[in-house]
Amino acid sequence: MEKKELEITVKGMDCAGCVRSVKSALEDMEGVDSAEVLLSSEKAYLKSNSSLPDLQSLKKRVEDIGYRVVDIQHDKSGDTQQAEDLAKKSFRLFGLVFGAILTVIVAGEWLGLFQTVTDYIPFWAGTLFVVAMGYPVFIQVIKAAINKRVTPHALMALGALAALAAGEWVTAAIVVFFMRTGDFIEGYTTEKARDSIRSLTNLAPKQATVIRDGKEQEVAVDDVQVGDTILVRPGGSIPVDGTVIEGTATIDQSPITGESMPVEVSDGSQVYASTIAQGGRILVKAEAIGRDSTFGKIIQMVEEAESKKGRVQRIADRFSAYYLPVVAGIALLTYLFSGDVMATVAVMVVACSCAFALATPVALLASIGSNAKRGLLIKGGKYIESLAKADVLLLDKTGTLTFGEPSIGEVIPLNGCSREELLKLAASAEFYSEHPLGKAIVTAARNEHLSLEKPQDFESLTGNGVRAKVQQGIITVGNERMVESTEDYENRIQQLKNRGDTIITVQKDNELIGLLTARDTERKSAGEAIDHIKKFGFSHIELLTGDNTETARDLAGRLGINYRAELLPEDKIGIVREFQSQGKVVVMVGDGVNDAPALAQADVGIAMGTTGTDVAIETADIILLRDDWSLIPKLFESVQKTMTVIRWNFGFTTAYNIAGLSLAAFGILPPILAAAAQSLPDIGIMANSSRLLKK
Ligand SMILES: Nc1ncnc2c1ncn2[C@@H]1O[C@H](COP(=O)(O)OP(=O)(O)OP(=O)(O)O)[C@@H](O)[C@H]1O
Ligand SMILES: [Zn+2]
Repeated sequence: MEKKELEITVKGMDCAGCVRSVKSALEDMEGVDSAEVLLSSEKAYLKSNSSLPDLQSLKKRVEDIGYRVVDIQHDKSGDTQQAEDLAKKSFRLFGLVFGAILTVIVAGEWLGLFQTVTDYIPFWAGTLFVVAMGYPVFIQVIKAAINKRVTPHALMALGALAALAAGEWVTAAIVVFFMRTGDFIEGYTTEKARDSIRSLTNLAPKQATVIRDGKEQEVAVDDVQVGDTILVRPGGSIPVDGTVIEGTATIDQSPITGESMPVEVSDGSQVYASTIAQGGRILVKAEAIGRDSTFGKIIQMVEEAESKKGRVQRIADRFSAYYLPVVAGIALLTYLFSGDVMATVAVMVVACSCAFALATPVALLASIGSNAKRGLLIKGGKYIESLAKADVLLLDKTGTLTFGEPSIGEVIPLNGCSREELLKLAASAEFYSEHPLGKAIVTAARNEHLSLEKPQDFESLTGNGVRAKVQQGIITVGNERMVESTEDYENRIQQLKNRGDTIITVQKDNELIGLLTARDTERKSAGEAIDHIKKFGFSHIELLTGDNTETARDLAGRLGINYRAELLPEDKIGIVREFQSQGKVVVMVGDGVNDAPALAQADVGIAMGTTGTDVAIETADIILLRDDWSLIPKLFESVQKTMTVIRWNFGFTTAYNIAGLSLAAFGILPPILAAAAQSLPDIGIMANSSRLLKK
C-alpha cells in the first residue's frame, strides 16, 4: 500500500526529552504509523499507511503539550529532504566552480599570462553574477540586520557592495567567491567533525530476521515489534536491545562501548542494538527498538549535542557584534586618511570574523567525536568548557567507587529471633526492592533456600531502607536511623562498623530482631584514576555517600580524599548547591541510581553508565559507556588538549587578522588578495582542530 508522509516543523524543542514527548504525542494519534522527530532540524516526519489525521488536530495535539507547529508539508520524508539538500549543495557547487574559474582568469591576467579577458564582460553581467553567487549571504545579512543582529559576513558583503559601487565588479565577484568558499569550508569542517560521531550511527542495521509462526522473515527494523523473536547469524549486527533466548555467541560491543574485549553471551544475557555477534547463532527477544534502544538514545544525544552547538554560535555572533564595529571604524579611518576606496574595501574584506566563530565549535565537535569513539559520550560542547574550569569533584560511593553489588556477610539474630527467621523476614520485606542492599539480602536468603513471602504494603524509604507488611508483622529493614535506640547494642555495632562494613538493622513491629552486615567490592581502577585526576587542579575532591561514616572514612582514607557520610539524596544536592553558591564549578561522578538529582544539579554530571541504565543516560551530561575509571582521567586530558587547540585557534586567527588589517589599511594588500587571505584562518582552524580526531 502507498505510504503517506508528512513533514512538520516544530519549534520549542530543546532536549531529547522534548523530542520523546512530541514523538509519543504524534504516534498516539489515529492514522499515524510512525513518527520520527529530529531535534537538530526541528522537524517531525510522520508515516501512515491509511490516512493521516487532519492538519488542525495535528497542530492542536502538538500545541497542547507546549510546542509550536510552524509549517506542515505533504509527502515529505527524510529522503526527499536529503534530495533537496543535495540540490542546494549542487547549486552552491556550481557557483563555486564559476567563481573558481573567474579567480584563475584574474590571477592569469595579473601575472600577465594572457590579455585582459574580464574587460570584455559588461559591468551589468558582472553585477548579475555577483548577486547570483552572493545572494544567500546577502539575504542572511539583511535578515539579520532586520532582527538587529550582525552576522560574521556583514562587513564582507558590504565590502563587495562598495567594490561594485566603485565599478569594480571583478573585485566584488572574487570577494563573494571567497565568502562562499569560507561558508563551504565551515560547513565541511563541522560536517567532518560530526561525521566521526555519525559513523557510530551508520552501524545500526536496517534489516532484521524475525521468526514469526516458525518461519524466518526479513523485515525492516522499523517493523520489528517488542516481543518478536529475532535471529542473529554469526557475524551479524544485532538490530535491537533484548535478551538472548537461545544459543551462545561472542559479542563485540565496541560500537557502543569502545571496549574491544568481546563478551560471551548465552541464555538470559542482555544484548544491545548495533553490537556484533561473532561466532555463534542466537535468538534474541526484542525489548527496545530503534530510538528506544540504548543505541537510539545515543543517537538522540548526539543530535542534542549538535543542537547545543547553536549556543556557541550565538556567542560567536555576539563577538561579531563587537568585532565588526571596530573593523568598520578602521575602514572609515582608512577612507578618511587615504581616500582609497579599494584599500577600504580590503580592510572590510580581510577581517572576516567567521574564523573567530569557528575557533571554538569546531574544536569542541572534534573533541566530542574522538571521545565518543572511545566510549565517552559528551552531551554538548559546553560541558567540555565547564570541565576545563572545574574546581570541585564530588564522588558517589555505591556503584561508582564500588561495583554496587554488595553481598551479605554476617547475619546476627537478636532478641530471641532465629538466624533463618531473621534472614527470611528481611528478604521478604526487600522482595520488591530495587536497592543493591535489598537485592543482596534477597540473594543471601535464596542461597540458603529459604522460602520468601511477597509483602503486602511495601514502602521504600529513600536513603534509609524499606518497610513492608508480612504475615508475622511489620518489618523494617534499613540503617541505624530506623531504630529508635541502639544503646543496648552500641558496642557490637561499633565493632562491625570499624571493619568498614555497612550495617543493616532489621525490626519486627518496632523491635530489633537482628543485624546484617554487607560489603561491596571496590573498583580497583578507581584509586589509580583518582591519583591521576588530582593532577588536573581540583581544589577539593570529596566522597559523598548514604552509607555510614566508618565505611566512608575507610574508603576515603585509602583514596586520599575528603568525605561526608550518612547523606540523604537531597543532602547531596544541597552540597552541590553549596559549592556552586561559592562560585565553584562542580563536577560530580555518580551512577545515576540514588544520586540522579545531584548529577543533574552539578555543572557537569558524569555517570558510570553500565550500558543501558536509563536514568544515567538521561540525567548525566557525560556518560561512560563502559565501567572503566581510567576513562575519567582520559577525559580530563582530552579537555586540556581541546582547550589548548581552542587557544591556538584564537591566537592564530587574531595574529592573522591584525597583520591582514594593517597591510590592507596601508593599501599593501589589494581587496582580491584580502578576500583570498580571509579564508586561510578557516583552513588553519580545521587543520589544527583535526589533531583532536587523531588517536
Ligand atoms: N533497601 C534497603 N535495605 C537496607 N538498607 C537500606 C536500603 N536502602 C537504603 N538503606 C540504608 O540507607 C543507607 C543510605 O542509602 P542510599 O541508597 O542513600 O545510599 P548508599 O546505598 O549507601 O549509596 P551511595 O554511596 O550511593 O550514597 C544505606 O547505606 C543503607 O544503610
Ligand atoms: Zn568568512
